[in-house]
Amino acid sequence: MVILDHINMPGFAGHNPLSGPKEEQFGPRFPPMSDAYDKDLRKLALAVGQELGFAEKIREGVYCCLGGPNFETIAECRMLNSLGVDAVGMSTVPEVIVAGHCGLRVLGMSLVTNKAVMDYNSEATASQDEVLQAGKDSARFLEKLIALLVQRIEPNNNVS
Ligand SMILES: O=P(O)(O)O[C@@H]1C[C@H](O)[C@@H](CO)O1
Ligand code: HPA
Repeated sequence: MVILDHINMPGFAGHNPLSGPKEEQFGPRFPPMSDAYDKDLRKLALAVGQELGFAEKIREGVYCCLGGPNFETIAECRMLNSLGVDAVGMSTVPEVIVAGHCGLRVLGMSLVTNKAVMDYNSEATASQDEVLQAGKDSARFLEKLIALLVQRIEPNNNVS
C-alpha cells in the first residue's frame, strides 16, 4: 500500500515524537501534516508499480499507527474500518512526522501482510509468523519495485 495519509493514534494520547524541548533548527513547533506524504512521489510509486505489472497489488490507502505490541481486537478493527483506515501498523508514523517536521519529502509504503479479523465467527487470528512469512514471500516483488522507484526518483528529485 502506498500511504496516502495516516492516523496517529498514540498522538491522540499525547505520544508524539515532536514532544519535548523545541529545537528551532529542525522545524516549526506546529508543523502541518496535511501534506505528510508527497503527492508526486505517491504518483510515481503507483506508476512504477503499474509499469512492472503490479497494478493489481498496489493501492493507495490510509495507515493507522497503533501502540501495539498486541494485534487488534475485532472491535478495534471494526472501529478503525469505520474511520476510514485501510491498514494498521505499529511504526512508520513517528518517522514520517519527524521527516515532515524537518522538511523532507516523504514516500510511505507498507506491505499488507495479513487480513484484519472483523468477524466474531472467524477462526482467524493475526500472527507474527504470518506477518514474517508474508514479508519473505513479497521480498522479490518489493526489491523490484523499490529498485526501479529509486532509479526514477533521481530525475524527478526537484519536482515539488
Ligand atoms: O512497520 P509496521 O509497524 O507497519 O510493521 C508491523 C507492526 C509491527 O512493528 C510489526 C508486527 O508484525 O510489523
Ligand atoms: N496489526 C498491526 N500491525 C501489524 C499487523 C496487524 O494486523 N500486521 C502487521 N503489522
